[in-house]
Amino acid sequence: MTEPLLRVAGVSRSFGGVYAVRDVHLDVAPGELRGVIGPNGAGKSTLFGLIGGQLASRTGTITYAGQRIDRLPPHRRATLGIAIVFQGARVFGGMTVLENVMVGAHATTGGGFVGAALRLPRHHREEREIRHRAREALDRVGLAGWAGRSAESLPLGQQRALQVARALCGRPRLLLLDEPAAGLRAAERNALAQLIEELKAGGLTMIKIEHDVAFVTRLADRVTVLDLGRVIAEGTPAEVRADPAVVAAYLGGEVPT
Ligand SMILES: Nc1ncnc2c1ncn2[C@@H]1O[C@H](COP(=O)(O)OP(=O)(O)OP(=O)(O)O)[C@@H](O)[C@H]1O
Repeated sequence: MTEPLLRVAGVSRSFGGVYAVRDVHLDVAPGELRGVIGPNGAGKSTLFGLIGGQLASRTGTITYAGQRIDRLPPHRRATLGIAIVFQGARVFGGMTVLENVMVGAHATTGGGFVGAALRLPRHHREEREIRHRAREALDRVGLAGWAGRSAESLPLGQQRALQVARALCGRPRLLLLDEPAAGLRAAERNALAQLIEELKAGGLTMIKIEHDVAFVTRLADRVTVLDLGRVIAEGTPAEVRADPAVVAAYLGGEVPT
């Protein structure tokens, strides 16, 4: 078997004595699109926070590209190539589409505010590079023609694509998507699904949280099911849908399709 790009091994996290994520194991292969599903409060977003570094794990290890990352701060993990599109993330108002994406790249390059304030040559070079990457990312998500528009004026589906572009600006190897299709209309969901398929075809490894089981199982190679912080099932979309534990977790009834 190929080395996983990401290995989560025995990771737990509790809040106020209650486990949000409990002894979770997860191996994601390079180029894989992994779906993560589970009822409300199952621990899905907490798991993303542990992988991205926004939350510290108290037990277990997280290895990415052969390197332990579970003690690294979020920006170091971002520099290594892990990007997250957070649940319900909003575009920055009062900025263009291009500027919104450039903000994403600033997170993964050096320089920063001091360089900007002193107008160092390095800063100018970096700014050019960031602009280049931002345009490239917009092109990848089909928003190249919208670069100069106000980000707020975009329809919700395109705002989501913009958030994906912001994440892509750092040229990640692993992209975490937390319910990217939430609140979108059918046509917008289809456009987003197509974008995700294109990213996958380009070799990007992704983990995607979804409430909508049909949406995630349509795209995912494998699906991990969480319930009350634990992994209760993992397999191909067809396998998890037929799994009695999964059916039971979804209100003891049919797995929503
Ligand atoms: N910062 C926090 N402080 C306290 N409790 C938290 C915190 N974050 C999450 N929790 C709790 O941890 C559990 C898991 O939450 P989490 O948001 O990870 O679930 P989820 O599967 O992403 O849910 P949803 O589908 O509703 O987004 C819940 O019981 C939640 O109340």
